[in-house]
Amino acid sequence: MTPPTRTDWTGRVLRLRIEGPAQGGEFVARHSGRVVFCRGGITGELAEVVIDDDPGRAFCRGTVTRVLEPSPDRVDPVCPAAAAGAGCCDWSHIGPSAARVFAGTVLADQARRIGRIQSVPDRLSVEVPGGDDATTGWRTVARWVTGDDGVPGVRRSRSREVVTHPCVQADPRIGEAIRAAGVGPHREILGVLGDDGQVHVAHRPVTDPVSRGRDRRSRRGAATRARARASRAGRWEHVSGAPTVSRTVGGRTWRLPVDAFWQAHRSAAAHYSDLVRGAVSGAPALPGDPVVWDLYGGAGLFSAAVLDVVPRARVTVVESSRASLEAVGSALEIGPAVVPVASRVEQFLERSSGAADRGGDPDLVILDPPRGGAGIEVMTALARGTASRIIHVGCDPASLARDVGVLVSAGWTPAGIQGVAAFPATHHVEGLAVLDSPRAR
Ligand SMILES: C[S@@+](CC[C@H](N)C(=O)[O-])C[C@H]1O[C@@H](n2cnc3c(N)ncnc32)[C@H](O)[C@@H]1O
Repeated sequence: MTPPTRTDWTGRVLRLRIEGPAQGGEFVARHSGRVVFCRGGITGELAEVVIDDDPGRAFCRGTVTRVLEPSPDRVDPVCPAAAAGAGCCDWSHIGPSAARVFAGTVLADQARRIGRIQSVPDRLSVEVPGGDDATTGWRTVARWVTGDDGVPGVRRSRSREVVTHPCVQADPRIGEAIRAAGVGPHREILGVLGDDGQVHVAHRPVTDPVSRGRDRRSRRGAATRARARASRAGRWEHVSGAPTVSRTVGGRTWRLPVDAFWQAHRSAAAHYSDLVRGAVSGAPALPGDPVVWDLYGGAGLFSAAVLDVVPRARVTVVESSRASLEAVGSALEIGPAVVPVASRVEQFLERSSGAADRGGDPDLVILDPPRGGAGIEVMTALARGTASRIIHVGCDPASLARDVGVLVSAGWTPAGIQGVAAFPATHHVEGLAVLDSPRAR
């Protein structure tokens, strides 16, 4: 018997009417009963799309190469690196207010379909952090690379090739300092701007070699590959700026190693702290001395926000990076009120069943996991053990929705969900979801 031929539209140019935004930044279109995920389109446009990735299933992927009927929301791309094919500013062609509407639509769609929150409107509100609506120069943490020629730049979309056109996300002082550092070929470079105006540059060998070829490996394996790379990576060689980076929020100053996590947008840390303070104040039936877990807590940014609202709280900061955890004590007094725990959250929860050592199960949990979210097992444990409120900060609408869905299925009540435009000119959006325990009713 002849095997059925696989559909493969690769290389075909289709004329398509672009529909709504999809999770991941592409826009949906349809052709001959198949979905085409289009990069570089905007809702309502008629465009020519070249198909460049066809797995042969009910969908394929393409890139807009010519716009026949442009959207009024289309703008000249602000980013030369994006125009040259870099993967970062993938919504650089969309006006900022329209981009926030699209991000809010994706957030709402994921919250409804995956998060099982039926009450969400068609689009959730996405606010600019701290009223700071700059589309360029907002990034205070930049990771660049060099190729054979030693010229620093950012990676091409879905490739390990280097684009050396200027990246407009980073504060220009970071680019200047990186170029001045002249780190040589095949380096991974970290440029960080502290709140005191000092720029810190560190570098190490690239562990994922830069090549001319397209990288067609699946996104699903990206987190695993990133972890493997991190474990292979050498130590950062610090070449400019003081050894620690200064960050100030709400009157407290943190001193962090250059590779410790901090929110990349210059106004994000303060803005999220405000949101967390608001969510802590509204937590139902919260005792005056609550047990609080700040999971994936970094250097304790949100622990500080909790203590501002509930000074007698007993906070445990759980964080896997020792570099971040060591910085907790630079801003908060370590003692009975603040206990840093160096652990992966999964292992902390295994050890903490009952949690007698930390005053019992938590009243309040704040979690801010990396892009992949906390996962079903972590969320199931938190749903079971948390008495009052869970505040989930997540930078991927789908994984945030999956995590929230675990709580909703366990009878938790959504008290609010909103977005923050913390990654301008990209499809990325930070979401903050607040849910209340059935035990607190
Ligand atoms: C998005 S950051 C949030 C940090 C902090 N909440 C802040 O705003 O500064 C996520 C943090 O989780 C840490 N992390 C990643 N996976 C982890 C895990 N499985 N367990 C504990 N911490 C983890 C990372 O090192 C990183 O500091």
